[in-house]
Amino acid sequence: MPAARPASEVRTGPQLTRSRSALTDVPSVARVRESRRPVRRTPGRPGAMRTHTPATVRNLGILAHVDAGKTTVTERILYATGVTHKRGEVHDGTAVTDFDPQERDRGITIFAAAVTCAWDSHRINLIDTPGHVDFADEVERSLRVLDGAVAVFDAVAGVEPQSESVWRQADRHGVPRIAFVNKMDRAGADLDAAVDSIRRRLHPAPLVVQLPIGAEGGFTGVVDLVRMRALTWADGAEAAERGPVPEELRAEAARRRHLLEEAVAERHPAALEEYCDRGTLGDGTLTAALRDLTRSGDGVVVLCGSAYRDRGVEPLLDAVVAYLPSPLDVPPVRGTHHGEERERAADPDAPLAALAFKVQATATGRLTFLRVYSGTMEKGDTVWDATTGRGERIGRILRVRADRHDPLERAVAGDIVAVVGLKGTRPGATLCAPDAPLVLEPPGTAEPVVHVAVEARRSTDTGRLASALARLAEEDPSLVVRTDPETGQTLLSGMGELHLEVAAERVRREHGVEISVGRPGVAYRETVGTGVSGFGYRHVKQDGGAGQFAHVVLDVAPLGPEEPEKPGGPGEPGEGEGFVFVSAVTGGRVPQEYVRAVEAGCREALAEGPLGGHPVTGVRVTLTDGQTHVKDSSDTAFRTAGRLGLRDALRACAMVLLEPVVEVTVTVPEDTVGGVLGDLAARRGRVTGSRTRAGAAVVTATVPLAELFGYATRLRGRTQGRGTFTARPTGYAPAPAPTPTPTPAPAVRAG
Ligand SMILES: Nc1nc2c(ncn2[C@@H]2O[C@H](COP(=O)(O)OP(=O)(O)OP(=O)(O)O)[C@@H](O)[C@H]2O)c(=O)[nH]1
Repeated sequence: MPAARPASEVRTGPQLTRSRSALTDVPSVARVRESRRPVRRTPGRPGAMRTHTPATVRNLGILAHVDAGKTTVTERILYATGVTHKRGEVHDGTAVTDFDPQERDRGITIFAAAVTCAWDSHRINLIDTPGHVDFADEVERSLRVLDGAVAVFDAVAGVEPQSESVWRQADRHGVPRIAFVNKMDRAGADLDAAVDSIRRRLHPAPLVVQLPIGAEGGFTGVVDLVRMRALTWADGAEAAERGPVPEELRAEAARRRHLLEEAVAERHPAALEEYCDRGTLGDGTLTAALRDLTRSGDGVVVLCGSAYRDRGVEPLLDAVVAYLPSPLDVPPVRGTHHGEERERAADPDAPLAALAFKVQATATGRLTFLRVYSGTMEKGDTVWDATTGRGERIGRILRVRADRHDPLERAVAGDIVAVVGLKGTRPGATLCAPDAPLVLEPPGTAEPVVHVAVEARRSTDTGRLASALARLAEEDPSLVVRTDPETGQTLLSGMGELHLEVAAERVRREHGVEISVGRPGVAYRETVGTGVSGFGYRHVKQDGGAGQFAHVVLDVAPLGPEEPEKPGGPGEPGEGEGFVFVSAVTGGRVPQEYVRAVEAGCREALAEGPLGGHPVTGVRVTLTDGQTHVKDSSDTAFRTAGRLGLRDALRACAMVLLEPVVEVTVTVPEDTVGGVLGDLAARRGRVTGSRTRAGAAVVTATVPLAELFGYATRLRGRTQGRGTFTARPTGYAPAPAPTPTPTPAPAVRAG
């Protein structure tokens, strides 16, 4: 579960900045339609795909709430593009992108899978991301390397909490999106209601380009409002049947086309001009305007279909090619070298710059997934890992195509490939040309919020357990392994209960180590309730050699909710954790370099609060006075005074323990809602809303994360397996007294 982000970071769609218009390099919808057929069901052969320039590449992510149908959409895309020859299903464990045994057992996506396919002479590098909130970090890393995304929604549920979270994540990364309202075959499916929820909760300008033909079980196709023709799919048909708009839908289709033209003209100057001149928009203008609005984030094209019944996937692929940007349409990537900013455009002839976004141990070896931003990388090249400061050799370059990999001689700017042979490159690292180094901004990593103690069941396995955990943490930066200083236990921390369960299971299955896992505990924090003023601390050391002298006077206060925090330098404790440091010292009583040393010392003190050694957040420290010694004062002395001074000042403050809190959305049959509400109350949950949807009760509540352990099992029991819930982090809130013990319980559950 990622730490809550400041509201100021959340940007809405219209403010996307990455896109820039490229009216010339994307084929018209007409051309797309005429030429797309040859790739359908074409048997994939190594090297069969033609050489692509960056303009014909789409780096695409599939994003959604858990169970909206991302994996099924991905499977149908792979089938439609001829990568697979059989429709994989999530429920029978045959989905290609859910290749991990645990994904197949659990029926969910855990690891972002990258696969490549071709559509209408374009290469689509596709990433199916996990929908469960525990794997939001995996989504974050994927979003960092994507140029566009398809957001999948359930036509019955509309926008769900996790769809909102991933939408905001995509906003932060400036990733243009199109929306696919899936499951149109389900009872209660309602495109208009789903679009309305997109408008209310995600984006003010959903641009609906299709009209469904038939509803629920009778959903058989769509009217394409751009070309004004019908696409229908007969049961088991390999491809869409095209034809004129059915008579009974003509008036409605014309009305909706008119609404679409109006909405587009309102937002696109060239379209507005044509609309004013002619009172209507030509298909070409409409397509070009939809592409511009998608790329600028000013509109979201909405399509619909039923992935499960293989209806609506080809127009979705057409829309990906027509509207989403190529690597050339996004701004150059930025990096730094020795503090100096550098930019790299998607030019195959520029120096190499690539970002590793995923590391995966496979039977083929350690695969490192790379997004190549600029330059060309050849098999056998030696490249520079600017993050570790080491050279790495590119052993093999692979194009990942479903469950097999095609060898490549080279990868060029704009591409996503996997590489074998990199020894120390971790997710987030930059690989670049040795003579043109730069470090690209790595994807953000959230703070782990849940931990468990793990222990090898056989003492002879202790070493193997340590190396297995180290391997897992290397692949997944949101897993952290450390030793509890008090108990000596090995603690594994992650984003949630499911995240840790999956990690423990991988230790057992992939590394063959039997382990015991303790009860989960949450990561607490501490904050200042009531502060102190004029707290003095004198650091004096005189032991023979040069002495140390520093005197500081500190005011410590809670940080107001509106105060902008001042993030620390990389790797410093307290970074981004709600800490403001101000110097109010006058008359040069403490020179500027010592003030900086005091601030650095204070940051160190934030690592362990007085209540239980938890990180301290939400603190404002003011250095009000101080004293130096002509000979014995130094940076070191003032840093120590800052650290020990704030440590003692915090002990004098009234501190508050904080615990992570999540918002849960529980969907249950209406006859079980009473018991579910009672159970939420017993878990210190605060109900914030309840409604009914298609015969089910949907309850939202904020609940302390510590109370949610085991909730999935309890909910299943209470609702005879019919209840589901999702959770999303909302930040930290005061934990009740008495203070919970932060140290996890000893290992009790056998593995
Ligand atoms: N009726 C219907 N069911 C669908 C459709 N698409 C997917 N499903 C079913 O919905 C369930 C969830 O689908 P997935 O593709 O696993 O959804 P997901 O979003 O990838 O879920 P996670 O991987 O767990 O995040 C599966 O049982 C699918 O068979 C659809 O168009 N219609």
